[in-house]
Amino acid sequence: MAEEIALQVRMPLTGPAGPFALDIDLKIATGALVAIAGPSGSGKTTLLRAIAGLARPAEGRVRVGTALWCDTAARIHVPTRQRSIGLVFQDYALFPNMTVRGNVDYAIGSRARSDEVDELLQLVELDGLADAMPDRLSGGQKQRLALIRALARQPSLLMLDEPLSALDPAMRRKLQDDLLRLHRRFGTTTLLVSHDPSEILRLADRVIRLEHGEVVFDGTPAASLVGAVGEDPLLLTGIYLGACDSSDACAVLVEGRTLRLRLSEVSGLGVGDPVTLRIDDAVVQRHAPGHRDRLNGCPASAAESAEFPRI
Ligand SMILES: Nc1ncnc2c1ncn2[C@@H]1O[C@H](COP(=O)(O)OP(=O)(O)OP(=O)(O)O)[C@@H](O)[C@H]1O
Repeated sequence: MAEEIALQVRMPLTGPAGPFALDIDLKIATGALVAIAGPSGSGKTTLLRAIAGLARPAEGRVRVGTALWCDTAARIHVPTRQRSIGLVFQDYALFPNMTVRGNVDYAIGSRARSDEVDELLQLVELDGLADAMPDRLSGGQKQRLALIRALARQPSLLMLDEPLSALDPAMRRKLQDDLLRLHRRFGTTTLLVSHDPSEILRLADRVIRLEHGEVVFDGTPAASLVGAVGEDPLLLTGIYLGACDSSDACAVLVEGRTLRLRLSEVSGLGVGDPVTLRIDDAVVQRHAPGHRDRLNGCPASAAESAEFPRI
C-alpha cells in the first residue's frame, strides 16, 4: 500500500573489527511503533541517519508514503530539512537561547498558533514552564520538550535514538507513558532505538534487531525477548491472568501487555497472582512469591503468539 514506509539502505561501514555493510530492506506499516534493537555498533543510528538524509547510502531507496526521499539509482536525495521527520536523540538538542514555548513555536514555524502551542505543552505538562529557558528544565522535562517539538509539525516519521537512556528509572517510566500517550494521540509512525527489553515490550508493536548491519530478527516484542537476552537472564514481573482456552499457554500481564507464554507449572497459581518470569537461554520459567524453588522451565513459547494486544 502507498502509505507504508519502504526502506532499502546499503552502506559500507567500518567497525572496530573491520569493514562491514549496513544492508537493510524493510517495509514499515503506517502508524507502527517499531523498536530498533541490537548491540553497540550494529548500525542502528546510521540507519536513522540515512533515513533522515544525514548520511548518504551507497545504494538505497527511502519512500515514505508517496514521498520519495532518496533513490540513489535515480540520483534523488531530498535534503533533511525537506523530509517530514521528527528527530529526538539522547542529548535533547534544544535551542538553549529560546524559551520552552519558543522551542515549540520555532518547530511549528510561521503557522504556529498560540493555542496549538499551549495544547502541545499541556500534553507533556510543560505549560507551567512555557517561559522558562531550557537550562532550567530537568532531564525528563527537556526530553519531553524535545519529543513534543519533534511532533509539533506532525511529521510522517518520528525517529527516536535512545531518547530515554540518560534518565533515571522513574523518569524513564514516566516518559515511556508520555511516549505511548503521544503515539496514540498522533499516530505517528515511529522508529525507536532502544536497548531496554522492558521498554521495547512496553512500547513497540514490532522489533527489528540488527547485528553487523543486517536484520537478524523481525517480529513481536515478546518473541524478541528470547533471542535478545544473551548471557544475562532477563527477569520480568507480571500478573498471572489464567490459562488460555485453546492451548497449553497462559496469559501473563507484563509491562501493560498480555503475553501468551508456556510456563512449566501453573498449579497453585491463581488469577491475579504476581509472577516473576525468568527468560534465560530460550527458556521461560516462573516462580511465584512464596515458592521455595524456581520451577523448571520449558522451551519458551513467547514466539508462538502472533498478537500481543495492548491493554
Ligand atoms: N560514515 C561512516 N563510514 C564508515 N563507518 C561508519 C560511518 N558511520 C558510522 N560508522 C561505523 O559504523 C558502525 C555502526 O555505528 P552506529 O552508530 O550506527 O551503531 P549503533 O548500532 O547505533 O551503536 P550504539 O548502540 O553504540 O549507538 C560503527 O562502528 C561506526 O564507527
